[in-house]
Amino acid sequence: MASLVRTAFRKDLFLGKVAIVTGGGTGIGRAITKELAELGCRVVIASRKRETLESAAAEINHTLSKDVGGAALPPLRVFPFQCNIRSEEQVEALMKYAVEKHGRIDYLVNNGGGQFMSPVSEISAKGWHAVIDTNLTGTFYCLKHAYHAWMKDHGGSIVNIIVDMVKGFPGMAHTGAARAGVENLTKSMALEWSPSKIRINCIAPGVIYSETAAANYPDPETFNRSLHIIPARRLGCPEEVSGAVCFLLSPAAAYITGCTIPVDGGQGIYRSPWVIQDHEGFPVELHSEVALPPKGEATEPGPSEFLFKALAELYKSKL
Ligand SMILES: CCC/C=C/C(=O)SCCNC(=O)CCNC(=O)[C@H](O)C(C)(C)COP(=O)([O-])OP(=O)([O-])OC[C@H]1O[C@@H](n2cnc3c(N)ncnc32)[C@H](O)[C@@H]1OP(=O)([O-])[O-]
Ligand SMILES: NC(=O)C1=CN([C@@H]2O[C@H](COP(=O)(O)OP(=O)(O)OC[C@H]3O[C@@H](n4cnc5c(N)ncnc54)[C@H](OP(=O)(O)O)[C@@H]3O)[C@@H](O)[C@H]2O)C=CC1
Repeated sequence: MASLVRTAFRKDLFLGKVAIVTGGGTGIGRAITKELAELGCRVVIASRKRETLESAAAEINHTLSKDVGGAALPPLRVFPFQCNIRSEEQVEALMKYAVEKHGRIDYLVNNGGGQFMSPVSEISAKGWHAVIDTNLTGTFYCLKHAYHAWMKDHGGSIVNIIVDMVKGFPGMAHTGAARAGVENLTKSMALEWSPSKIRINCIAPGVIYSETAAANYPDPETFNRSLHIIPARRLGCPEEVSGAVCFLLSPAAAYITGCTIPVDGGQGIYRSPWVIQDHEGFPVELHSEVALPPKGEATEPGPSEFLFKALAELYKSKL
């Protein structure tokens, strides 16, 4: 059977290499795992749910190409390993497994993570710690132990999956804070680990639909509600993140380290999803004696073509 995995890359790009993908059994991580394995890589997928990992590994192994350019490929290229990245002990065991069973760790993709929606004022201490421990501390454990287990002496390439938190991340502030921490950690690691020939970068996905990602939110329309803030006017798919990850891991990105690539259909340079209701405005304080500019209504603007049409008509009427 021909492979069902689509890729823009040369089929033997990662032949002989070994990758670890956390959260590699679902959504974005699963697409990354599939593409890496299709390109010849052996991939250890690691997360909490053993059954999910095992069935993902079996399904992916079944769909991969069996040979490249006539040369047979190992039929099994995806391997499950149960690991909660919040546990340093379990992360250390993951890295040890990868080196002992697969001989090396060329690539690490810190993809496993997540959060829940809540205004910051309502986040409990336990919920805050769960999100920080998963996304920031869990990533730190993976980085540190991949370094000691293999990359310190042999080099490697790392991609951290974060979120588009450049304008803050209201509604999921805990994850915004954790991922901003990961982005900064990435820059520090890029500098500290450059002598070990380690490159490390981030990918910031926009709104990427998968059934498993959507299942984390009680409202099934959560993802579609973001369409108005995405210039591409469609949601992204996990495979579109995977292509960017493969590029960053590959020799084509040999001179790229410490950077973040958004994969977001332009969302990051466009509008914030956060709507601020009209309100009485900030207190004036120091300048209370100064007359404030007249206050209009804070309406949401319509599409810019209407604005330009209205401006053109106004201009014409004044000629
Ligand atoms: C929308 C487009 C953008 C998409 C972005 C994506 O990332 S999509 C991909 C999205 N994919 C994912 O997000 C996948 C991974 N996500 C997760 O595993 C969870 O979101 C986690 C990170 C909170 C860990 O959870 P866990 O169960 O392992 O942790 P735990 O049992 O230790 O408890 C933690 C504490 O957190 C609190 N709390 C938890 N939920 C809620 C809530 N809904 N409400 C309020 N609070 C909540 C609560 O305090 C709870 O303690 P309690 O009160 O129960 O004693
Ligand atoms: N989908 C989107 O729009 C966006 C997603 N992202 C990020 O991309 C990454 C992948 O998300 P996505 O594929 O969309 O959603 P999923 O919910 O499908 O993936 C989350 C993955 O993380 C794993 N995971 C969660 N907690 C842990 C943990 N403590 N230890 C190990 N693994 C863990 C889960 O596996 P298990 O349950 O087995 O542990 C699961 O495989 C996440 O970090 C997410 O926040 C960022 C921006 C946007």
